[in-house]
Amino acid sequence: MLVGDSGVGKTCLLVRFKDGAFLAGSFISTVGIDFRNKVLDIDGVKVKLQIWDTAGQERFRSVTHAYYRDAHALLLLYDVTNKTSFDNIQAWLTEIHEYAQQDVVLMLLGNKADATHDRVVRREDGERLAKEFGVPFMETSARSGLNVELAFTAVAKELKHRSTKEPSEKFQLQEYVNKEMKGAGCCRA
Ligand SMILES: Nc1nc2c(ncn2[C@@H]2O[C@H](COP(=O)(O)OP(=O)(O)OP(=O)(O)O)[C@@H](O)[C@H]2O)c(=O)[nH]1
Repeated sequence: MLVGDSGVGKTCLLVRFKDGAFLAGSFISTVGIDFRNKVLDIDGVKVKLQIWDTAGQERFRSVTHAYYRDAHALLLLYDVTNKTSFDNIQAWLTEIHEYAQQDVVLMLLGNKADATHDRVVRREDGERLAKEFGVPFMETSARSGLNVELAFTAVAKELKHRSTKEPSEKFQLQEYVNKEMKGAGCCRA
């Protein structure tokens, strides 16, 4: 499930992942909730992801709350060009702790990493916040495609691992992400 403030790029991230395209042009806010499926090949096993795209607007919050409980994984987004969306992450985490399953897979994404000139949240700030809350982190761009595939693949790997291995053999999500990250504007967390 994709969560985060309105306008951070949740729908664009999902469309980039699903269709490999960027939705340029005017911003159409999601109403309520929407979903798309995508099948990934994870280490030779087909994993079907059902990805729920939530509306970031406050007025749809009660709709979103109802879906948290069934989510196996949450991608929590902020927009690196929007300080408020970053400042709101703590409130999102509180909400997640209140409504989501305790063992939900969670990843923090700083989206719009392509927008160099408009950036107001440094990568280090994202890294610090993620570390503080013990959440894996990376920057993404729905526009350029930076780390989009990686974010979803990492989550799928973690979910597959959980469903097939002993819980004691923990899959190191952040380690995997660090190892796999490449390209401009993204470095190790
Ligand atoms: N530069 C840049 N713009 C982006 C990126 N992702 C999204 N946008 C723009 O940000 C705006 C909002 O994108 P959406 O994907 O609709 O945002 P959302 O989080 O789904 O918003 P809600 O549905 O209201 O919750 C659009 O104008 C997009 O074109 C990105 O990676 N880079």
